[in-house]
Amino acid sequence: MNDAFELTPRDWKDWALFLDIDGTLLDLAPTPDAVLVPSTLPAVLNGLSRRLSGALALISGRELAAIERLFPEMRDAAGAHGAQWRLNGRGMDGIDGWPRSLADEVAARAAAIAGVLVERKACSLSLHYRDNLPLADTIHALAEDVVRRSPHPLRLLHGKAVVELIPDAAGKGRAIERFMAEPAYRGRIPVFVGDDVTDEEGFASVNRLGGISIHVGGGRPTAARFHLSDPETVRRWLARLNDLPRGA
Ligand SMILES: O=P(O)(O)OC[C@H]1O[C@H](O[C@H]2O[C@H](CO)[C@@H](O)[C@H](O)[C@H]2O)[C@H](O)[C@@H](O)[C@@H]1O
Ligand SMILES: [Mg+2]
Repeated sequence: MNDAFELTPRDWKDWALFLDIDGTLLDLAPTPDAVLVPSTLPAVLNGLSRRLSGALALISGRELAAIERLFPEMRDAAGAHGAQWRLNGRGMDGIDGWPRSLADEVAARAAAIAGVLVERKACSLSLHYRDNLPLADTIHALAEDVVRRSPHPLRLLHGKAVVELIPDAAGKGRAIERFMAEPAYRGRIPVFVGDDVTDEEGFASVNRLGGISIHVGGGRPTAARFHLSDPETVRRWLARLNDLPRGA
């Protein structure tokens, strides 16, 4: 796969940049709350957003409230794998149909299993088992049971030591496509950087749109056409782009 580090927009009007958070911008940590935002990263993201005239969005499995806590100055984001939206600092319509009472039930059942961390979100749910990796099958079966019984269509995503329940209509590919229809993004080349299996829909979308898909890490098949080795390299690449002359 091609190294993405030397990729540079010919003109700042060319690119729309979509960035995953965990495992891409930020190093993975033992728990969701333990991640650290490197001190120089917010200024780099703000600088790039300005250069791109606002065509930069965070596309994360985290809910919007958590994204805002980590990156308060970022104005565009899709949270919960696209089930939530924020454009130009304002919330937009999300996706309806989150079975709150079923989510309460699965959260209670999972919380009773030693080594599982339940992350409740506005319209999705993550069951983390980083502390007890052999629990993967048990957690998967629990989540499948909820999907079967849900009055609203749901689906499961298998991320890094996590099973996530999201509304069926959500997904990072659709999130990117929705941004690409907005005036600040329209007509640009979508560039999506992500690390996980849950980012594959995003890679497929940008490939379809003639964009640039960049996988962070390695060790598994991916639809991405470019590669960066780890979040530290992603941050160095973004800093390099941000240091380019404004007229690049
Ligand atoms: O789409 P992303 O921005 O990559 O978010 C995916 C999930 O990331 C978080 O969980 C993952 O990162 C944690 C912190 O490093 C780690 O402890 C956990 O094992 C990972 O699965 C986040 O907590 C989830 O809500 C996101 O959906
Ligand atoms: Mg990620």
